[in-house]
Amino acid sequence: MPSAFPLEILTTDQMARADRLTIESGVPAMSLMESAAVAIARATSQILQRTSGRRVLVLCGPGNNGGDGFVAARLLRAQRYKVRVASLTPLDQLRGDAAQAAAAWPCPVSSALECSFDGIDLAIDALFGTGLARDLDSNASALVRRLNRWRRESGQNVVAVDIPSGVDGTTGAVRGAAVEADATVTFFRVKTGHLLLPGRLHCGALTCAHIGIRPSALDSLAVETFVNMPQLWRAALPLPQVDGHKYSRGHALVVSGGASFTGAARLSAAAALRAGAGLVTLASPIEALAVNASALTSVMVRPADGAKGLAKVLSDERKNAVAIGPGLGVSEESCAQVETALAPQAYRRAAVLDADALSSFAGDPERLWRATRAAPGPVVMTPHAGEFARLFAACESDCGCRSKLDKAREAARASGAVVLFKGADTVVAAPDGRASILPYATPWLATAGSGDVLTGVIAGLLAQRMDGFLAASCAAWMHARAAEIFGPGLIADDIIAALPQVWRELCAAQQK
Ligand SMILES: NC(=O)C1=CN([C@@H]2O[C@H](COP(=O)(O)OP(=O)(O)OC[C@H]3O[C@@H](n4cnc5c(N)ncnc54)[C@H](O)[C@@H]3O)[C@@H](O)[C@H]2O)[C@H](O)CC1
Ligand SMILES: [K+]
Repeated sequence: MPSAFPLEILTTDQMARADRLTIESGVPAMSLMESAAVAIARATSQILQRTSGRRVLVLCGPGNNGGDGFVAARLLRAQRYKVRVASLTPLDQLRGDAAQAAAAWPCPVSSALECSFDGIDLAIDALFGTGLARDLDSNASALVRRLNRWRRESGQNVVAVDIPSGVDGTTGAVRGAAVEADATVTFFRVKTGHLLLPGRLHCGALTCAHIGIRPSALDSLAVETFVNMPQLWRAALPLPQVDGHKYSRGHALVVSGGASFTGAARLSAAAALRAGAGLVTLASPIEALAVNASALTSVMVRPADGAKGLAKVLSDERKNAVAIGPGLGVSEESCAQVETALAPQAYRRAAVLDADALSSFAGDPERLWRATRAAPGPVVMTPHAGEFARLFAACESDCGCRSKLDKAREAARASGAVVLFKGADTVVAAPDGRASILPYATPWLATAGSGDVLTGVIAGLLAQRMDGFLAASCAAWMHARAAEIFGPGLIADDIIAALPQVWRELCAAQQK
């Protein structure tokens, strides 16, 4: 689970503004480029020391990304590496700092279009960075494909400068073709395109280097997107107090499905307890009461048939968080139960809606937004891609939404709820604009019940009165960390079983 990044995530426009502000403050652009090149050269030599390589090919593009490449080439040559440089464009077409960097390179420069990779131990991709503005043209695409093929066939490493060329630094989209890197060194802050798919899959090991841009450059950027890691929500983490008791840790209610669909809600209920809720009750249809009661110990069970039965159980204001959806079934009755769970109350009740609680409204999302907006506490929705497409079709098609992050933000704005958009690049977006991206995912989480467990962890944190956005972000991180601890072969129950270890790590970090 990477945690070596600063918290803030920038778009490429925000990065360009941070660069500009720094240069306007008197820091020469060339010194930023030199610092960037030092970081590239350091990452490159660390790999070469590991592979005992000496021969480097630097592929330079037409802008300052290429400029970084020329400076890195000069630094590596000074360290006695055998360095060749190939340029995508004739040197007389370079401008500004890139031209200056190229001029300081004392050796011949070949054309990247014909350059050979023979006898190379490592290639540096300095073709395009934050300035990528359109799909790569045929020449650049051919070069990228040649580079990727060489890397696969030779087993040698590629180091990307700032962003793997061809990846859109803001959306993570591949613009025609994109370099497959073993390591990517970015500068100042990670960009959204480094963490969103498919961009993340092109980065390899991502590191972020300080190049002389002061954190104060962030002040005017209104950053609202953050790396989902403990630094984001640690201060809001609910930890039991010595003078506390189970009621002070909240009471989560999980709504069960019918007799043949009870496992999902039981997974959520167990996860809510492991997430720290003081008490958890399963609201069970009478037909499933025996099934649920016989399978549960620390989770209490109460009969609740349909919306009326749920309303009765929820009349107890101590139940301050409700989870509904897992195993519920797609039906009008489910819509009515969701509306009951979100009904305005004289007291704060948080809610997490998952699976069928979302799909039941596919034909009328506005009906759900009316309920989420009227809810008496924070609401978290946890759609996977299919549920998102069914429920948020307008956000999917909205031309303003360029990325998964944009879509999640638009969905949060439309619904007034926190949207945890699941996937290998889980994004959490709040109606107030905050968003987080989880920088990690394990394919082993693709197992039945994994989402039910996540729903339960969110409910458990909401029951402890955690802010909706921070609870959803924290739950996504804990869920992924638990999966990483257990490792290959995990099933949903193992995620729950690994949560105590996640808590131990978080508590240990708190005591430092
Ligand atoms: N002071 C700074 O800004 C620093 C920048 N650093 C590095 O510079 C790049 C950003 O450089 P920039 O010149 O803005 O753009 P790129 O080099 O990423 O792109 C090259 C250039 O190419 C044109 N272009 C855009 N898209 C295409 C395309 N599909 N095909 C052909 N040409 C294209 C466009 O004109 C671009 O300007 C940043 O990533 C850093 O690596 C320093 O590291 C720090 C200081
Ligand atoms: K690059």
